[in-house]
Amino acid sequence: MSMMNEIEQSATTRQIGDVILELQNISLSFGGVKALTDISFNVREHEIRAIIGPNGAGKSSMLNVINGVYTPQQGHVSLEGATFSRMTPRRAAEMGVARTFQNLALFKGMSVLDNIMTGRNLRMKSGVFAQAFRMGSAEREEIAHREYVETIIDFLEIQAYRKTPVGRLSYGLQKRVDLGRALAMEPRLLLLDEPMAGMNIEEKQDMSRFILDVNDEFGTTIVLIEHDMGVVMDISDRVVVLDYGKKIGDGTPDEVRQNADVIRAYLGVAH
Ligand SMILES: Nc1ncnc2c1ncn2[C@@H]1O[C@H](COP(=O)(O)OP(=O)(O)OP(=O)(O)O)[C@@H](O)[C@H]1O
Repeated sequence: MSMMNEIEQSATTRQIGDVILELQNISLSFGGVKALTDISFNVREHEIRAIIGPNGAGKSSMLNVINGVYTPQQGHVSLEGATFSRMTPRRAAEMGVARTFQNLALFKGMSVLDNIMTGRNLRMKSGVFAQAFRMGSAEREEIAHREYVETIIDFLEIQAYRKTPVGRLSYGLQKRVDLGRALAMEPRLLLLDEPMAGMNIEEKQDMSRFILDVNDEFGTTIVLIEHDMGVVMDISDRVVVLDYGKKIGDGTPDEVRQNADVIRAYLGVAH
């Protein structure tokens, strides 16, 4: 079976649930620059939701509003029924929101294993002092965390590089380690910032497969932003399209592909 058939089959068997994230009338500006204007959309449990748009459309700003890095001047973010006019990165993390970064935020000199371990920090009960004074329980906790990290390493098929410093890996593999670090948080909602950017076709296909597998096997809800319409359309349940900070389309990949405003926005730029 070809990979695209497998992807389509997997997309149709997925069970989409209730709304877990709702963005209501979000407006964000930086001085005179309106990055987002009155944007509303929602994300349902277990879906893969893409936010696409040309350069400068407001995608990164949107992701930063969702996880509390930016506070919008107007609008609200509701996460699992709780509404916030001000989300903070810490609150988002505690509520199970994890993200990957466009410019990888990994420790290049540290091993793959240790980098993924950093994703467990929030889950570690014993702080530094507890670890120093109660060695027994801290050691047991450390072992449990390492076991979880090993399952992620197996899942992402990076066993061969467990001890390799991340800086020595190819870009595609580094992106996979960054995904592993986010998965180590056991997120309910995973935000992916241009997960395929800078990848070759094969790496893009591998990443698509892993995103679908994360969604299927861990039940994780995924919001991803992409510049490129390509692969994302094959793996997403629904797509929001932004252009110059405004929402110009929202629907299934087929609906979005036929939307005249979307076609116009994408014809105007090189992709
Ligand atoms: N911290 C900031 N300070 C000032 N202006 C900003 C800031 N962040 C974003 N902007 C502006 O807001 C607009 C939207 O930018 P944003 O990075 O969200 O777009 P994007 O769709 O993610 O673009 P790209 O695909 O190039 O990453 C742009 O005009 C950008 O210059």
